[in-house]
Amino acid sequence: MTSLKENLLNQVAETLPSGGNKITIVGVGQVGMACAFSILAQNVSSEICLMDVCKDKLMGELMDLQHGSNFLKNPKITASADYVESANSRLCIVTAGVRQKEGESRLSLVQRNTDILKQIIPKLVENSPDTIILMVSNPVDIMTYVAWKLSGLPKNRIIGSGTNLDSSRFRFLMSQRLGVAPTSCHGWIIGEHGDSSVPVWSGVNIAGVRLRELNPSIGTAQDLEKWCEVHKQVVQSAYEVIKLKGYTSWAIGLSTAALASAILRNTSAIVAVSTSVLGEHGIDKDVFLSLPCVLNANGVTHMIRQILTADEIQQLQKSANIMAEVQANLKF
Ligand SMILES: NC(=O)C1=CN([C@@H]2O[C@H](COP(=O)(O)OP(=O)(O)OC[C@H]3O[C@@H](n4cnc5c(N)ncnc54)[C@H](O)[C@@H]3O)[C@@H](O)[C@H]2O)C=CC1
Ligand SMILES: CC(=O)C(=O)O
Repeated sequence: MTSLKENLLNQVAETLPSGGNKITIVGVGQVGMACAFSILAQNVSSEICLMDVCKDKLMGELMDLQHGSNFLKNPKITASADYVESANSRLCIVTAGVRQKEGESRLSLVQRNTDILKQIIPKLVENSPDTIILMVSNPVDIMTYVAWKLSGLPKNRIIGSGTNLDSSRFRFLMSQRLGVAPTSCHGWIIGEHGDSSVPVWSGVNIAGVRLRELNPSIGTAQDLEKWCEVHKQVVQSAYEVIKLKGYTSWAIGLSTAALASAILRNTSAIVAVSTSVLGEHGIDKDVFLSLPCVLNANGVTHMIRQILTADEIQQLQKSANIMAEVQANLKF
Protein backbone atom coordinates (compact mmCIF):
# COMPACT_ATOMS: atom_id res chain seq x y z
CA MET A 1 0.00 0.00 0.00
CA THR A 2 1.31 3.47 -0.82
CA SER A 3 1.67 5.55 2.32
CA LEU A 4 0.21 8.99 2.79
CA LYS A 5 3.79 10.34 2.74
CA GLU A 6 4.52 8.68 -0.60
CA ASN A 7 1.29 9.99 -2.06
CA LEU A 8 2.10 13.49 -0.86
CA LEU A 9 5.83 13.74 -1.67
CA ASN A 10 7.14 12.87 -5.11
CA GLN A 11 10.86 12.33 -4.49
CA VAL A 12 13.06 13.78 -7.22
CA ALA A 13 16.46 13.62 -5.43
CA GLU A 14 18.12 12.39 -2.23
CA THR A 15 18.06 14.59 0.89
CA LEU A 16 21.64 15.36 1.96
CA PRO A 17 22.64 13.92 5.37
CA SER A 18 24.00 17.26 6.59
CA GLY A 19 23.62 20.92 5.65
CA GLY A 20 27.35 21.43 6.34
CA ASN A 21 27.04 23.45 9.56
CA LYS A 22 26.54 20.64 12.04
CA ILE A 23 27.57 21.19 15.65
CA THR A 24 27.92 18.36 18.15
CA ILE A 25 27.70 19.26 21.82
CA VAL A 26 29.07 16.66 24.24
CA GLY A 27 27.61 16.99 27.73
CA VAL A 28 24.01 18.09 28.20
CA GLY A 29 24.46 19.53 31.68
CA GLN A 30 23.92 23.17 32.59
CA VAL A 31 26.70 24.41 30.31
CA GLY A 32 26.00 22.14 27.34
CA MET A 33 22.33 23.13 27.30
CA ALA A 34 23.11 26.84 27.66
CA CYS A 35 25.43 26.47 24.64
CA ALA A 36 22.75 24.57 22.68
CA PHE A 37 20.06 27.12 23.51
CA SER A 38 22.26 30.12 22.61
CA ILE A 39 23.32 28.51 19.32
CA LEU A 40 19.74 27.66 18.35
CA ALA A 41 18.19 30.95 19.49
CA GLN A 42 20.79 32.91 17.54
CA ASN A 43 20.53 30.61 14.50
CA VAL A 44 24.28 29.96 14.53
CA SER A 45 23.67 26.46 13.18
CA SER A 46 20.64 24.64 11.77
CA GLU A 47 21.89 21.24 12.91
CA ILE A 48 22.76 20.21 16.45
CA CYS A 49 23.65 16.81 17.81
CA LEU A 50 23.58 16.34 21.58
CA MET A 51 25.64 13.63 23.29
CA ASP A 52 25.87 12.42 26.88
CA VAL A 53 26.28 9.24 28.88
CA CYS A 54 23.09 9.96 30.81
CA LYS A 55 20.48 8.69 28.31
CA ASP A 56 17.32 9.83 30.11
CA LYS A 57 18.55 13.37 30.50
CA LEU A 58 19.73 13.37 26.90
CA MET A 59 16.30 12.33 25.59
CA GLY A 60 14.52 14.76 27.92
CA GLU A 61 16.63 17.69 26.74
CA LEU A 62 16.23 16.60 23.10
CA MET A 63 12.45 16.49 23.28
CA ASP A 64 12.22 19.74 25.21
CA LEU A 65 14.28 21.57 22.57
CA GLN A 66 12.49 19.90 19.64
CA HIS A 67 9.15 21.05 21.01
CA GLY A 68 10.38 24.62 20.57
CA SER A 69 11.33 24.10 16.89
CA ASN A 70 8.36 26.11 15.72
CA PHE A 71 9.79 29.20 17.40
CA LEU A 72 13.27 28.67 15.96
CA LYS A 73 14.43 28.42 12.33
CA ASN A 74 13.49 24.77 11.75
CA PRO A 75 16.72 23.28 13.12
CA LYS A 76 17.50 19.58 12.95
CA ILE A 77 18.17 18.46 16.53
CA THR A 78 19.33 14.94 17.30
CA ALA A 79 20.69 13.19 20.37
CA SER A 80 22.57 9.98 20.99
CA ALA A 81 25.04 8.24 23.26
CA ASP A 82 26.58 6.67 20.14
CA TYR A 83 29.27 8.80 18.50
CA VAL A 84 28.26 7.62 15.02
CA GLU A 85 25.47 10.21 15.32
CA SER A 86 28.09 12.98 15.58
CA ALA A 87 29.55 12.18 12.12
CA ASN A 88 30.35 15.08 9.78
CA SER A 89 30.35 17.77 12.47
CA ARG A 90 32.00 21.03 11.45
CA LEU A 91 32.42 21.83 15.14
CA CYS A 92 32.40 19.71 18.29
CA ILE A 93 31.88 21.53 21.59
CA VAL A 94 32.92 19.57 24.67
CA THR A 95 31.23 20.52 27.95
CA ALA A 96 31.23 17.05 29.54
CA GLY A 97 32.74 16.51 32.93
CA VAL A 98 32.62 17.46 36.55
CA ARG A 99 32.25 21.04 37.72
CA GLN A 100 33.55 22.92 40.77
CA LYS A 101 31.76 22.69 44.08
CA GLU A 102 31.46 25.85 46.15
CA GLY A 103 34.95 27.20 46.90
CA GLU A 104 36.72 24.56 44.76
CA SER A 105 39.22 25.73 42.11
CA ARG A 106 39.02 24.78 38.44
CA LEU A 107 42.45 23.12 38.62
CA SER A 108 41.18 20.56 41.16
CA LEU A 109 39.05 18.99 38.39
CA VAL A 110 42.00 18.23 36.15
CA GLN A 111 42.53 14.46 36.47
CA ARG A 112 38.81 13.59 36.68
CA ASN A 113 38.05 15.50 33.49
CA THR A 114 41.17 14.18 31.71
CA ASP A 115 39.85 10.66 32.34
CA ILE A 116 36.47 11.66 30.88
CA LEU A 117 38.08 13.20 27.78
CA LYS A 118 39.82 9.91 27.03
CA GLN A 119 36.36 8.43 26.41
CA ILE A 120 35.24 11.31 24.19
CA ILE A 121 37.92 12.95 22.05
CA PRO A 122 39.13 9.92 20.00
CA LYS A 123 35.52 9.03 19.11
CA LEU A 124 34.70 12.58 18.00
CA VAL A 125 37.74 12.66 15.70
CA GLU A 126 37.06 9.18 14.35
CA ASN A 127 33.59 10.26 13.21
CA SER A 128 34.47 13.82 12.12
CA PRO A 129 38.15 13.87 11.09
CA ASP A 130 37.89 17.40 9.65
CA THR A 131 36.21 18.89 12.70
CA ILE A 132 37.27 21.76 14.94
CA ILE A 133 37.08 20.98 18.66
CA LEU A 134 36.04 23.73 21.06
CA MET A 135 36.77 22.77 24.67
CA VAL A 136 34.70 24.22 27.50
CA SER A 137 35.18 21.65 30.30
CA ASN A 138 37.45 22.88 33.10
CA PRO A 139 40.22 23.57 33.74
CA VAL A 140 39.73 24.64 30.15
CA ASP A 141 43.32 25.54 29.22
CA ILE A 142 44.64 22.18 30.37
CA MET A 143 41.66 20.31 28.91
CA THR A 144 42.46 21.96 25.55
CA TYR A 145 46.03 20.67 25.80
CA VAL A 146 44.73 17.19 26.74
CA ALA A 147 42.24 17.23 23.83
CA TRP A 148 45.06 18.22 21.46
CA LYS A 149 47.19 15.29 22.67
CA LEU A 150 44.28 12.81 22.44
CA SER A 151 43.00 14.01 19.07
CA GLY A 152 46.08 14.16 16.87
CA LEU A 153 44.53 17.24 15.23
CA PRO A 154 46.66 20.26 14.26
CA LYS A 155 46.82 22.93 16.96
CA ASN A 156 44.76 25.44 14.98
CA ARG A 157 41.74 23.08 15.18
CA ILE A 158 41.79 22.60 18.97
CA ILE A 159 40.51 25.68 20.77
CA GLY A 160 39.55 26.44 24.36
CA SER A 161 36.75 28.84 25.25
CA GLY A 162 39.43 30.48 27.39
CA THR A 163 39.18 34.10 28.53
CA ASN A 164 36.51 35.16 26.04
CA LEU A 165 34.18 34.86 29.05
CA ASP A 166 36.58 36.60 31.47
CA SER A 167 36.99 39.46 28.97
CA SER A 168 33.21 39.78 28.72
CA ARG A 169 32.93 39.92 32.52
CA PHE A 170 35.70 42.55 32.57
CA ARG A 171 33.98 44.72 29.99
CA PHE A 172 30.64 44.41 31.78
CA LEU A 173 32.15 45.42 35.13
CA MET A 174 33.99 48.37 33.51
CA SER A 175 30.73 49.44 31.91
CA GLN A 176 29.06 49.49 35.33
CA ARG A 177 31.75 51.86 36.67
CA LEU A 178 31.70 54.17 33.65
CA GLY A 179 28.01 54.10 32.71
CA VAL A 180 28.64 53.20 29.05
CA ALA A 181 27.74 50.06 27.11
CA PRO A 182 29.87 46.91 27.67
CA THR A 183 30.57 46.67 23.91
CA SER A 184 32.03 50.20 24.06
CA CYS A 185 34.47 49.23 26.83
CA HIS A 186 37.55 47.70 25.20
CA GLY A 187 39.79 45.52 27.31
CA TRP A 188 41.31 42.05 27.26
CA ILE A 189 41.87 39.39 29.86
CA ILE A 190 44.52 36.94 28.67
CA GLY A 191 46.33 33.90 30.10
CA GLU A 192 44.57 31.29 32.22
CA HIS A 193 40.78 31.09 32.38
CA GLY A 194 40.96 31.13 36.13
CA ASP A 195 42.83 32.41 39.11
CA SER A 196 46.03 33.55 37.32
CA SER A 197 44.32 35.42 34.46
CA VAL A 198 46.04 38.61 33.28
CA PRO A 199 44.24 41.93 32.75
CA VAL A 200 45.90 43.97 30.00
CA TRP A 201 45.46 47.36 31.70
CA SER A 202 47.98 48.96 29.32
CA GLY A 203 45.50 48.55 26.45
CA VAL A 204 42.15 49.27 28.12
CA ASN A 205 40.44 52.04 26.19
CA ILE A 206 37.16 53.77 25.47
CA ALA A 207 36.83 55.13 21.94
CA GLY A 208 40.61 54.84 21.56
CA VAL A 209 41.29 56.84 24.75
CA ARG A 210 43.66 54.68 26.79
CA LEU A 211 42.59 54.84 30.43
CA ARG A 212 46.24 54.52 31.53
CA GLU A 213 46.94 57.91 29.93
CA LEU A 214 44.23 59.45 32.12
CA ASN A 215 45.24 57.47 35.22
CA PRO A 216 48.86 56.22 34.95
CA SER A 217 48.47 53.94 37.99
CA ILE A 218 45.30 52.20 36.76
CA GLY A 219 45.32 48.51 37.66
CA THR A 220 48.18 48.89 40.17
CA ALA A 221 48.17 48.90 43.97
CA GLN A 222 48.96 52.65 43.93
CA ASP A 223 45.70 53.55 42.15
CA LEU A 224 43.45 55.53 44.51
CA GLU A 225 40.37 54.60 42.46
CA LYS A 226 41.21 50.90 42.93
CA TRP A 227 40.47 49.80 39.36
CA CYS A 228 42.36 46.58 40.15
CA GLU A 229 39.22 45.54 42.04
CA VAL A 230 37.52 45.11 38.65
CA HIS A 231 39.93 42.30 37.75
CA LYS A 232 39.60 40.78 41.23
CA GLN A 233 35.82 40.71 40.67
CA VAL A 234 36.39 38.95 37.31
CA VAL A 235 38.44 36.24 39.03
CA GLN A 236 35.82 35.90 41.76
CA SER A 237 32.87 35.88 39.32
CA ALA A 238 32.58 32.13 38.87
CA TYR A 239 33.10 31.45 42.60
CA GLU A 240 30.38 33.94 43.43
CA VAL A 241 27.84 32.66 40.91
CA ILE A 242 28.54 29.04 41.92
CA LYS A 243 27.97 29.99 45.57
CA LEU A 244 24.66 31.63 44.66
CA LYS A 245 23.17 29.22 42.10
CA GLY A 246 25.44 26.16 42.08
CA TYR A 247 26.95 26.55 38.60
CA THR A 248 27.53 29.12 35.84
CA SER A 249 25.77 28.66 32.52
CA TRP A 250 24.22 31.58 30.60
CA ALA A 251 27.34 33.68 30.06
CA ILE A 252 29.48 30.71 28.98
CA GLY A 253 26.63 29.57 26.69
CA LEU A 254 26.52 32.96 24.99
CA SER A 255 30.31 33.19 24.80
CA THR A 256 30.51 29.73 23.20
CA ALA A 257 27.78 30.60 20.68
CA ALA A 258 29.78 33.68 19.64
CA LEU A 259 32.88 31.53 19.09
CA ALA A 260 30.85 28.94 17.14
CA SER A 261 29.46 31.72 14.96
CA ALA A 262 32.98 32.98 14.11
CA ILE A 263 33.94 29.44 13.06
CA LEU A 264 30.82 28.49 11.09
CA ARG A 265 30.47 31.90 9.41
CA ASN A 266 34.24 32.14 8.75
CA THR A 267 34.31 35.70 10.09
CA SER A 268 37.94 35.98 11.31
CA ALA A 269 36.68 37.67 14.47
CA ILE A 270 39.35 38.49 17.03
CA VAL A 271 38.56 36.73 20.29
CA ALA A 272 40.45 35.68 23.42
CA VAL A 273 40.61 31.89 23.14
CA SER A 274 42.92 29.26 24.51
CA THR A 275 45.53 28.23 21.99
CA SER A 276 49.09 26.90 21.89
CA VAL A 277 51.30 29.75 23.18
CA LEU A 278 54.74 28.12 23.05
CA GLY A 279 57.13 30.83 21.86
CA GLU A 280 54.71 33.74 22.38
CA HIS A 281 55.76 36.53 24.77
CA GLY A 282 58.82 34.51 25.81
CA ILE A 283 56.76 31.48 26.96
CA ASP A 284 58.98 28.39 26.84
CA LYS A 285 56.36 25.81 27.93
CA ASP A 286 54.12 23.71 25.66
CA VAL A 287 50.86 24.98 27.14
CA PHE A 288 47.55 26.44 25.99
CA LEU A 289 46.50 29.88 27.23
CA SER A 290 44.33 32.67 25.91
CA LEU A 291 45.64 35.42 23.67
CA PRO A 292 43.64 37.49 21.17
CA CYS A 293 43.31 35.23 18.11
CA VAL A 294 41.78 35.39 14.63
CA LEU A 295 39.02 32.75 14.59
CA ASN A 296 37.45 31.43 11.39
CA ALA A 297 36.51 28.23 9.53
CA ASN A 298 40.07 26.94 9.88
CA GLY A 299 40.10 27.53 13.62
CA VAL A 300 42.77 29.83 15.01
CA THR A 301 44.68 31.15 11.99
CA HIS A 302 46.60 34.04 13.59
CA MET A 303 47.52 35.39 17.00
CA ILE A 304 47.60 39.11 17.63
CA ARG A 305 51.00 40.39 18.73
CA GLN A 306 49.75 42.53 21.60
CA ILE A 307 52.19 45.10 22.92
CA LEU A 308 52.38 44.14 26.60
CA THR A 309 54.25 45.74 29.49
CA ALA A 310 57.07 43.83 31.22
CA ASP A 311 54.73 43.22 34.17
CA GLU A 312 51.96 41.80 31.95
CA ILE A 313 54.47 39.49 30.23
CA GLN A 314 55.73 38.31 33.61
CA GLN A 315 52.17 37.53 34.76
CA LEU A 316 51.50 35.64 31.51
CA GLN A 317 54.66 33.58 31.94
CA LYS A 318 53.58 32.81 35.51
CA SER A 319 50.24 31.50 34.14
CA ALA A 320 52.22 29.32 31.69
CA ASN A 321 54.40 27.91 34.47
CA ILE A 322 51.32 27.00 36.55
CA MET A 323 49.80 25.18 33.55
CA ALA A 324 53.06 23.31 32.84
CA GLU A 325 53.36 22.21 36.46
CA VAL A 326 49.82 20.78 36.50
CA GLN A 327 50.33 19.10 33.10
CA ALA A 328 53.53 17.42 34.31
CA ASN A 329 51.52 15.50 36.93
CA LEU A 330 48.71 14.41 34.58
CA LYS A 331 48.14 10.71 34.01
CA PHE A 332 47.06 10.13 30.38
N1 LIG B 1 35.21 27.19 30.26
C1 LIG B 1 34.34 27.87 30.99
O1 LIG B 1 34.31 29.10 30.97
C2 LIG B 1 33.34 27.14 31.80
C3 LIG B 1 33.49 25.80 32.00
N2 LIG B 1 32.60 25.10 32.78
C4 LIG B 1 32.86 23.68 32.92
O2 LIG B 1 31.96 22.95 32.10
C5 LIG B 1 31.85 21.62 32.61
C6 LIG B 1 30.38 21.21 32.68
O3 LIG B 1 29.71 21.97 33.66
P1 LIG B 1 28.14 21.76 33.92
O4 LIG B 1 27.44 21.66 32.63
O5 LIG B 1 27.73 22.77 34.90
O6 LIG B 1 28.15 20.33 34.61
P2 LIG B 1 26.92 19.29 34.69
O7 LIG B 1 27.25 18.36 35.80
O8 LIG B 1 25.65 20.05 34.73
O9 LIG B 1 27.00 18.52 33.29
C7 LIG B 1 28.06 17.69 32.93
C8 LIG B 1 27.51 16.68 31.95
O10 LIG B 1 28.61 15.91 31.46
C9 LIG B 1 28.10 14.60 31.27
N3 LIG B 1 29.18 13.62 31.15
C10 LIG B 1 29.98 13.15 32.14
N4 LIG B 1 30.82 12.23 31.63
C11 LIG B 1 30.56 12.12 30.32
C12 LIG B 1 31.09 11.35 29.26
N5 LIG B 1 32.09 10.47 29.46
N6 LIG B 1 30.57 11.50 28.04
C13 LIG B 1 29.56 12.36 27.80
N7 LIG B 1 29.01 13.12 28.76
C14 LIG B 1 29.51 13.00 30.01
C15 LIG B 1 27.22 14.38 32.48
O11 LIG B 1 26.32 13.28 32.30
C16 LIG B 1 26.52 15.71 32.58
O12 LIG B 1 25.29 15.72 31.86
C17 LIG B 1 32.56 21.64 33.97
O13 LIG B 1 33.87 21.11 33.83
C18 LIG B 1 32.62 23.12 34.30
O14 LIG B 1 33.63 23.44 35.20
C19 LIG B 1 31.54 25.72 33.36
C20 LIG B 1 31.32 27.06 33.17
C21 LIG B 1 32.23 27.89 32.41
C1 LIG C 1 32.94 27.91 35.96
C2 LIG C 1 33.74 28.77 35.13
O1 LIG C 1 34.79 28.40 34.65
C3 LIG C 1 33.28 30.11 34.88
O2 LIG C 1 32.09 30.41 34.97
O3 LIG C 1 34.14 30.97 34.62
